[in-house]
Order: sequence, then structure tokens, then C-alpha cells
Amino acid sequence: MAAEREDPLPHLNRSTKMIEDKDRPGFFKDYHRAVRKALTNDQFNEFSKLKTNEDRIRFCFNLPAVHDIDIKTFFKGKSEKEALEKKESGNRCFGRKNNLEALKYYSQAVVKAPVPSGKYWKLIKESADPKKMTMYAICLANRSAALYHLREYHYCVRDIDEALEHHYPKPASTDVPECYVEEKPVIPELAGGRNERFVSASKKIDIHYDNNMGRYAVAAEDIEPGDVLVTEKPFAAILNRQEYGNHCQKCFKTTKAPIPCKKCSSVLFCSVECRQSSYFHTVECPILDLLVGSGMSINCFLTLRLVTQYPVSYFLDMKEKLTEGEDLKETTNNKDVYDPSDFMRLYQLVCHSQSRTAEDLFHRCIMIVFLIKALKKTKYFDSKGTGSSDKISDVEIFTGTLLLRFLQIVQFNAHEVSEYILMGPKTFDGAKNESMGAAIYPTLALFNHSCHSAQCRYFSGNQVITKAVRTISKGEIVPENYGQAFPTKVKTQRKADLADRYWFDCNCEACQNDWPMYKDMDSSTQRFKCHKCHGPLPVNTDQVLNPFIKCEKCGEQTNILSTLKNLQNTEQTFRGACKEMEAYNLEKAEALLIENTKQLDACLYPPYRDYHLTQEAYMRVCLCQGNLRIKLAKAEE
Ligand SMILES: C[S@@+](CC[C@H](N)C(=O)[O-])C[C@H]1O[C@@H](n2cnc3c(N)ncnc32)[C@H](O)[C@@H]1O
Repeated sequence: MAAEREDPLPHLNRSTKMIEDKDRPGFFKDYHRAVRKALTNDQFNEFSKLKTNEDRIRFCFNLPAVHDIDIKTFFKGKSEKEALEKKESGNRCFGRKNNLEALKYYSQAVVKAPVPSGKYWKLIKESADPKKMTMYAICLANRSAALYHLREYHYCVRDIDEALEHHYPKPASTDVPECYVEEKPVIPELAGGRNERFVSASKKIDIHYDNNMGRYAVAAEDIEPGDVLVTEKPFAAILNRQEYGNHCQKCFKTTKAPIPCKKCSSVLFCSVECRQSSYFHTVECPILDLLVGSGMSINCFLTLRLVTQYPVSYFLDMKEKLTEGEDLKETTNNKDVYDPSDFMRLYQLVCHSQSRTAEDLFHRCIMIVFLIKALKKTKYFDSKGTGSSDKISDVEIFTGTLLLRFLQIVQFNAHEVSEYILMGPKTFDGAKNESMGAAIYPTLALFNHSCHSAQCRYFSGNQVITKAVRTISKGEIVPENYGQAFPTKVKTQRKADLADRYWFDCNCEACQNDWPMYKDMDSSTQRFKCHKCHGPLPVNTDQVLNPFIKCEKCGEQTNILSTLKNLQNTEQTFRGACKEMEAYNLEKAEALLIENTKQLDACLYPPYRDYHLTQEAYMRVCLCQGNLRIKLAKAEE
């Protein structure tokens, strides 16, 4: 018996993290290993020499081992029986006037009830016989009654409409009180107005380019703390699997009375409109549980969504324009409007294709082969596919080529979408920011990273909003933070994580000057600002005898007594802000924290504790202005 070849995959950690979900492993891992193991050295060398994504996909699809997998549609369907059981549980709660519990069961019944469609549906509509009311309509009608008693009139009316639409007999009079308008996070105005070119950004932002850093944002005017810098809808967004039952698949809003997919019982929508405009789900529906079972990462889901949200004809119409190279300079050379819904903007996000190893590309290609095989089981390719699982048409190859590029783009440009969880109404105690999905924002993706945060992000549904958390002077870089902040992580670890995930060596001011972490900040040594040139004046405030400090840069003396007095005021302002936060007066807290940051920015250079406490508090206040969920203690539920 020939000795088994050595496992060729021990060094795949980084790539694996991006492609496979480390918390929920699935069958893809074994599939990839098996295909890789079956590859001879000569075949791998041949793959390494391929120059285009198209050739790579074609090569991988022709490997016999990739077809040693049986791809079947696999999703959670409807069940009249389960719907009936849930509805009856709901009825019992409703009878006991426990409307909240009834709502929960009725919602489960609505999701499980088959939604009539096609020929059967037409027959019911024509016969208009109340005895043939569908289970779906009955469950909706029952839920509307619970919603009515919960004074959720907006949802109540909506359920009645949907029940009527699905053959519930019209009542003699719809005795429904005035509509209740749901409170939604407000999208604030951009600071200084909308940028004429980068339409999702404020006028205070410009985008520059250089060979080392690619594109990055710069302050076109002075930016103040609290300025709204970006408000942007995603080009594509994907919910975490665990959130399918809590949020709308399309817009990520939470809903008390979800509208289900007409075919499966896995996903929910907040409204009939969101369901109708989710073309992607009509494609993904039959393979959703298959994809989940594969253990692919959220990045791979997002990659697939970039394709499934449009019919294949949308991409074919642009085929001529889609060259494989990367042209980052184009964004600054070309002065056309940067519209984040323009596919070409998405297509030109950074993917570092030239720096990839053959192993990385091979791993990605096998994921794409799997995705194409899964898409072949849906209506996506229709007559443009081969209809056979081990043959591939030109349109399928083209789609695979796009997917391979998207998988690389997603690695560097996706943002986590989050919601802020309060552990009780109007209290910050124990509050935490939790991930609910991922999205691509083509304008925000142009911002480079600094470990010293300059803006905070929060979300309304899946729309992102960013606000400045410190003063940024005209001409300075306006950075984003890629999840590596200096107050909470040591430099070596931050740099290693950024290099691993985003492929650059961070040289921000916090890294260059090795700023201490929050726990190590020494409050006695401060860097004051020279009143003339603003250069730093390092002072040990415990030992200062003479308040006149000479600037090493310009030679001017600065009297730091007035600064020390201002700093005392900022302590008071901060305490005031904390009191407003305790009382959950968000507007007042925000105003005080902005005021405090401005004062501190005028006096001292970071890093120091008060500054970061102020920024931290301000970020928490901002998070409350976006997606917010209140978790009640079990006894209160
Ligand atoms: C989300 S993109 C940012 C925009 C990107 N510069 C571009 O031109 O599209 C992330 C990529 O930008 C680059 N980048 C981000 N922050 C950087 C920094 N501080 N220094 C150098 N390069 C950075 C890295 O190449 C990283 O993979």
C-alpha cells in the first residue's frame, strides 16, 4: 500500500479564519481538505501559475475530487400541523389574557403556516368560501387580536391587511384605532451638508490616494467632535444565522410581528414590502440550511449575497467593463460622483489579489466551486446553466469569477453590523454592543485604520452612521478603527492582528509612539499644548514648580495655570455627563461629552485617561441612538 501523502494543510490558519466559521464547523472543511489532498504537486504548481480568476475557477471545477460531494437543496419548510399546535398554544394564552405569550406563539404559527401560492391559491381566491380560509390567514388574524390588546396598532393593522390578502373574510367594520407609529432610529444630517462627490459622506471629508496607503479619508475642513461624517446604506448585508428569528432579513430591523418567507420557515421580514424586495431570498431559500451546514463564514455568506441580490443578467450586462485588475487611483483621478449603489464602486474596492499565495487562492476557489454547485440547485442560472452538477457553463464560470473577486473584497472591506443591548429599560448598566451581521459600505470602506479612534459607528437597521469622537484639523487623516484600539490592546498584538487580517503594517501615532494601554496610563505626566505653535509640552503635574513651560519647538513660554483650571472644569463637565447618562438623558449627555472633548482637545495631547473615558462614554451614548434592544431579566419577561 502506498504511504499516504503528508497532510498539505497545516499552515492554513489565516485563510481558514476568513472562509470557515470557527464557532460552527461544517462539512466544507472536510470537503476542502479532501480536494486539496487529492491534488498532486504538479497539479498544484500548475494552479499556482494561473494568472486570472477565470482560469482558476475553470481549473478547480475540472478537478474530479470537487465532484465527490452530493449537493442537495435543504431548507426548513412549512408545516400546517406545527402551525396548528402553535396557534392553539397561542389561543390558550390569549384566553388567559397573556397577550405577550400569545403573540410569541402566534408568530411561530404564522412562520410555520403554509402560504398558499400558485394554482391552489387561485382556486381559494375564486371560491371565496370562509371555510377554506387558510391556516396562514387565521394565524395572522389571531395575532392581530393579540397585537390589538398590546396596543401595537401599527402591526395589528398590517396583519389584518395581510390576512385579508390571504383570504380572511372582510369583517363588517374594521374598528381599529389610529395608527401607532413605531419609533425608529433617526438618520442625522451630515456635518456641513452632503459631499457633492462622495454622496454618503459629509462635505468635511475628502478622499486621497498614495501608493503606500491606497485611498484614505482626509479632513477637507476642521472636524469637530459630534460631527456626522458618514451615513450610508449597505451595498449588500447579511444577518448572522442566530439573528434570523429576531430581525428582518432585508433591513435588519427588529419586529414584534414578523412576516415569514412564503416557502421556508427559517427567515423573517419586518414587512410585506421587505419580503417582496428580497430577490436574494427567492434564490437562497432552497439552499439556506445547506449553506449553514457547510460551516462557511459570514464573509462567504456576504460574498454570495453580493451575487444573489441581482439576477445574473444584471452582471452579464456589465461583463465588458469588468476587467480583473485593481485600479485604486481611479477613485481620486476620476471626478465622477461616487455613488455607493454603483456596482463599479463595489467592484473596485481593494482585494490585494497580487499579494495572495496560491494556497489562499486555492482555498477560496474551492469555496467558490461549492457556492456555484449550490447555486446550480436554485433558479439562479435558469437556462444559462448546464443543468448538470459536474459541468459548468460560461455564465456559471463568469459568476464564479465574480464570486472569487468578491470573496477577496469582503475580507478587507466588510463591516460588522451591530445593535446595542440594554439589560433593562433606560440603563447603561451591563449594556453591550453585539454583532448582528455584516455589510459592505462602499464609501466607509475607503477609510484607512488608526488604533486611535476618530469616529464611532452605529447602525439604524443595516444603515451605518459615523460621528467624529475627537477634533480633526483640516488636512489630517480621518481614520476608522478596524477593531484594534490602543487603550485595550498592546501594540505588538494590534499590529500582528492588523497584518494578519488586513495585510498592512500599522504606523498610526499610537503605534509609532507606543502609547500605553488605558490601564498603564500615567495621569501625572501630561502633554500640554503650546499656546503658539500647538507643539507638545510634556509636564509632570505632580512636580511642576514654575507654571511657565518653554516649548522645545518654537521657544515660546506657555502659562499652564489657565489650562489646569480648564481641566478642573472638564472634570465637572464629565461628572455632569455621567449623571445625565444615569438618568438616560441622552441629548444632554451628548452635548456635555462633546463640549468636554472639545475642551480637552484644546488643552492636551492624548493619551490620558480622562480623554479616553470621555470618548468611551460618548461612543456609548451614540450607540443608544441606533439599533437598540432591551433584554429584560427572565422574571420580567
Ligand atoms: C477598507 S480598505 C481601506 C481603503 C483602502 N486603502 C483602499 O484604497 O481601498 C483596507 C485596506 O486599506 C489599507 N490600509 C488601511 N489602513 C491602513 C493604514 N493605516 N496604513 C496603511 N494601509 C492601510 C490596507 O491595504 C487594507 O487592507
